[in-house]
Amino acid sequence: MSSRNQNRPPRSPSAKKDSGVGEGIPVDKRRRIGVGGKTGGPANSDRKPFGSVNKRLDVAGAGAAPASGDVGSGDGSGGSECGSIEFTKEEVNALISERPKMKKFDHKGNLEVVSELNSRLKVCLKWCQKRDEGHIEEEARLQSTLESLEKKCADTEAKMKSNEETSSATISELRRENASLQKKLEKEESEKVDAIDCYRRESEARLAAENLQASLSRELEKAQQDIVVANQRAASLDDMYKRLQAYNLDLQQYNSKLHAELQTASDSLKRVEKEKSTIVENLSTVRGHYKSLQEQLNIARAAQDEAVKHKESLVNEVKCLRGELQQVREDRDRHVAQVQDLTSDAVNYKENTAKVLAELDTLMAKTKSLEETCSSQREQICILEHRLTAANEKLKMSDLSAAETRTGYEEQRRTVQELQGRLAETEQKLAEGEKLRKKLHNTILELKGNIRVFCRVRPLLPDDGAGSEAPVVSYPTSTESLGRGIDVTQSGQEYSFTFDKVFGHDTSQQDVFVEISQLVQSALDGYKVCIFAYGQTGSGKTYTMMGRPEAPEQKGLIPRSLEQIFQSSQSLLTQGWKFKMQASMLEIYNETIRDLLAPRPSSTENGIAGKQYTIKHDASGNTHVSDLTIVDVCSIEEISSLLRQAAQSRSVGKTQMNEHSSRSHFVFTLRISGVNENTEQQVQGVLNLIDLAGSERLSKSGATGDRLKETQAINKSLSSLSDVIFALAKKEDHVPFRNSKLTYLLQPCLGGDSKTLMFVNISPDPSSVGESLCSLRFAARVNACEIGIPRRQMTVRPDLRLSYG
Ligand SMILES: Nc1ncnc2c1ncn2[C@@H]1O[C@H](COP(=O)(O)OP(=O)(O)OP(=O)(O)O)[C@@H](O)[C@H]1O
Repeated sequence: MSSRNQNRPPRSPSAKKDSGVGEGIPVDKRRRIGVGGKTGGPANSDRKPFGSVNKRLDVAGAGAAPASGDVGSGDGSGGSECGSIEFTKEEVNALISERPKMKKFDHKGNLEVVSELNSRLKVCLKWCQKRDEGHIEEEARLQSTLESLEKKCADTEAKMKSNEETSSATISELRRENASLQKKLEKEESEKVDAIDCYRRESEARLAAENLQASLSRELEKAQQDIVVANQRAASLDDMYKRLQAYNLDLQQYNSKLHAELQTASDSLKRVEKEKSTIVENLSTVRGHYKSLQEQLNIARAAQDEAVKHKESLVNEVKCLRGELQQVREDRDRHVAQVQDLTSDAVNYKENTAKVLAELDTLMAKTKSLEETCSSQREQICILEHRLTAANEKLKMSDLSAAETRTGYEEQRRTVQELQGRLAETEQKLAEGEKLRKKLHNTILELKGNIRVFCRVRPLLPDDGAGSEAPVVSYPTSTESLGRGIDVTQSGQEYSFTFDKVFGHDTSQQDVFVEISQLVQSALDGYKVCIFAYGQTGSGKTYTMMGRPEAPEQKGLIPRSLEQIFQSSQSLLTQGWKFKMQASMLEIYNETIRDLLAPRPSSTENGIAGKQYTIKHDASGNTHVSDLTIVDVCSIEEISSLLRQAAQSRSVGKTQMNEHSSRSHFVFTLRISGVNENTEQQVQGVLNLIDLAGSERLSKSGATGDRLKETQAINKSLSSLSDVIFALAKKEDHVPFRNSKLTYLLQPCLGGDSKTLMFVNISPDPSSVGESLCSLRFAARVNACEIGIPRRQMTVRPDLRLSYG
């Protein structure tokens, strides 16, 4: 059983002295090893790089010297101090690399020096945080300005582009329209020219036809006149023929008369001859008479020959006339035929002319309509030309405005470039500040201790059998123990414990998270972080780690840490950081690993058939579980759904095994790989969040149902677990239950370079005060171990490596 003094904060110089002298461990060696190899401090440790800080702290120290353990709670004063103090980079580096000069046996002095360094580092950190905030604000402001300018630029550009596009579309449309209209116009013009040509040709043809018609009419008239002449001639020839016939008749009558006369003359001759005879006598007379008569006859004969000749010439003439008549008739017939042809030609011409006239009319109508179309198209062209001029003017205007916008854009681009330059500068400063912050943050965490122990007391629950009994848990109010101490009363005896932080029953989940948020941040900075809850069954481990998912304000550390990780990773995006997160969740129950993210809940004792779930540690101290489902996560929603899936898998397990959750260890692992695109810096962080079993025994002695035995068994189980944690934290060679899966899993968290936070959860229920005391004692052991003040009963080996500087 520990006394109050035995569990005091392990910062006591006398205790250190004990450790140094009693256990034979040189303090210098511990310091050398504990700061993670940072041994090369400044040669002159008397150097005071921050006179003002020191002075300030000295003054403060004169009034009320801050306790060495107030590091975590002294934030309020630090803020006002750093407001008036400025640091240079060299000063900060000097401060970080400064190693307090320890005097071998002056532990008190050493503690003061360390406290003083711690205070100065706090002031410096505050200053850095303030600078960081300033940088972040500046960056955010610049970023927002840049974004608004970029947005404005993009808007203007888009507007300009759309204007340009609209204008060019309108112009090209108008050009197309114009071209098509030009084509149409050209076509119409050519059609019109064709039509005019056609019309001209038609007119010429009509004129020619009219001329032809006129000439034909003339010819017709001439032919008709010829016909009339020919008819007249025919009539005259008929008359002549008639007359010649009458003359012929006359001549025939004359011939017959001449014949009759010749007959009479012959008769007369006969009578004459008779008379000759008679007259022979009168011959001489008669002969004379005869002679005269002969002469008369010869004359008559000559007259007859002449008449015959005349008759023959007349006959010939008649023949000629007949031939002429025939010819005239033929001529007439030919002329008639010609006239008929000409008439039919004239009719054809008339028809053709009518057709041509009709065609001409249609052509005229067509021409008229074409002219109308032409004039309307001309009007349209005029309108289009007007529109084109308007569009051209518009284009000119938009060109002008585009030019203006371009100049504005150029100006804005210059401003943006300027801002980008400033942003890059600020980003660089920010990156440097971030580096510094990480370094300081890590230094502070190291100073606080790489393994820290927080105690949390849950409130009394209705099921707790408190009744009228006096409360078993109380909190000391002394300055030294305020917020860090806890007193537990058992059977009238009070036991005091001190931890890095004690959260009372009324502490909210948010208050608890505020205390661990810096540690969670370290995981993003590339460190291995492990937070686990330890304590008896029902003490509030699951509440602390997971909380009540249904009530947002009662969310536990796991969802809150993950939210912070995602929020921070998002805000670090602006500094060029890109993070990849991988989550896995497992449960260890009775030395069996169950993959809580496996597609189907495990049905066999060893998980899904064929899966071994072997735990391995690699050279860089990372733990890997073979066959375990690892899920890439990008958002808190994905993580939440995975947590729900895990809870469901656990509840499935719960139905299969009695008291399952209180006997199973729940391990949540988030691997964080970060790379900075600007600085090519890389980080590999791990965040392990573990809810340890409250009653599982690593020794595997089963529960009996007997209250006393049960309590003993739980205590034994807690003790076993505590032994494991203690041995791992001390980096002992001999670790109990070394082959246990949990031991193996916890090894890098506690024994490696991980920053570990242990929650010891206790219940204020009087009926379980023994178990609470047991938990607190074991936790105090771990706390003491980390701080490097081993208790008397603890075996500390000479090669013990402690992380306390
Ligand atoms: N700080 C708290 N405020 C309110 N209720 C709490 C608090 N801590 C624990 N509880 C409640 O106490 C009960 C037991 O808590 P919880 O299940 O977290 O214990 P546990 O340590 O995880 O138990 P086990 O080891 O059996 O799993 C739960 O009903 C829980 O809601």
